Amino acid sequence: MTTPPGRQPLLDALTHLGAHAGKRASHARGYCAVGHFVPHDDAVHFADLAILRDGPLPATVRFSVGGSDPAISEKTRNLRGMAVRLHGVHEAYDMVLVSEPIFYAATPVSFLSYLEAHAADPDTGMPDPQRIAAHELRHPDTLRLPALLASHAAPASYACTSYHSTHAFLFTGADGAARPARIMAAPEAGVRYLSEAEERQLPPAFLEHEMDERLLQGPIRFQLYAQLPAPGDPLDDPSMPWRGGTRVPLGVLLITALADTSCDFMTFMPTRLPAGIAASDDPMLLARANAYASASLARRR
Ligand code: HEM
Repeated sequence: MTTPPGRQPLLDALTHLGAHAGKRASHARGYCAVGHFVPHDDAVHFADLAILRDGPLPATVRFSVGGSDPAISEKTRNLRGMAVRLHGVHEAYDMVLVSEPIFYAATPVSFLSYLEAHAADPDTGMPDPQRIAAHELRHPDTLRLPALLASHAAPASYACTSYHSTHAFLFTGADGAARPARIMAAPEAGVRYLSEAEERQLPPAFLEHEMDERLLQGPIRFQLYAQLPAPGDPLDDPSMPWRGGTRVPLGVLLITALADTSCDFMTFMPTRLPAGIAASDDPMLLARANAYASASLARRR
């Protein structure tokens, strides 16, 4: 059996794709926002959490474009991120979500192989196609997300895409039973991707201005749901979409203002969970927890 890589190989491989001092190793381009979360009245039946009982909670949010380049074009067809910290009375809850329902790889070994295969060859400055082909034969799980991203243009706004945890978490309900679910955020503005004309004509940076303009009309709203698995949906593989169509409403996230750099030195942790939510056994989730911890923040400073 192959040993899963620790945090350093994954972080090294991420920064090898392009390290930028003082910036996040991944999702380097982004900015901060603030808002609040209003829980749904019935959500406590599904998840008996203090943060769902304590009423509206302040939220710090970071929107981002995937990749390690802080100057990446915002028209690039890759993941958007929405990282949210809900500030409860006694605890915090971080949700680190992306704009597709799946992630690049099923396991840390497969993700490391993907990152290494796509790193630039020192001789050519380009990834080696033969290396990529060999990687894809070994790890076909890493073909799903790139195909999905290539199938449509980038979101027209951070407010016009859904966001997903891709991992399962275990939610303990009022009856004491723990149930697996993935988190998703559905935009009230609807999903809209850039048109061909917009892809050609917009400048490489337009998302922040677009959000500023949109906020003049009032808060940006996302409905937060727990998505339940259908029988057979995997609980430990973020590269696989779930067929499960049942969504339990958890509440509404309202974005009220952009907030400059207030979240730059925060580390949103996918495993910062309140009592009543537990991490699943997904090895990718555990690998993330390691990577985002001290090493990442230390590198950013
Ligand atoms: C083993 C797999 C993964 C590794 C090693 C990894 C690594 C990282 C690192 C090092 C950062 C920068 C963190 C910081 O400086 O605060 C980051 C950010 C991020 N990652 Fe991952 N990641 C992994 C999987 C995922 C998955 C499955 C998702 C999907 C939900 C995801 C979504 C994000 C987002 C949205 C950010 C930006 C967070 C922010 O705005 O602060 N990552 N990742």
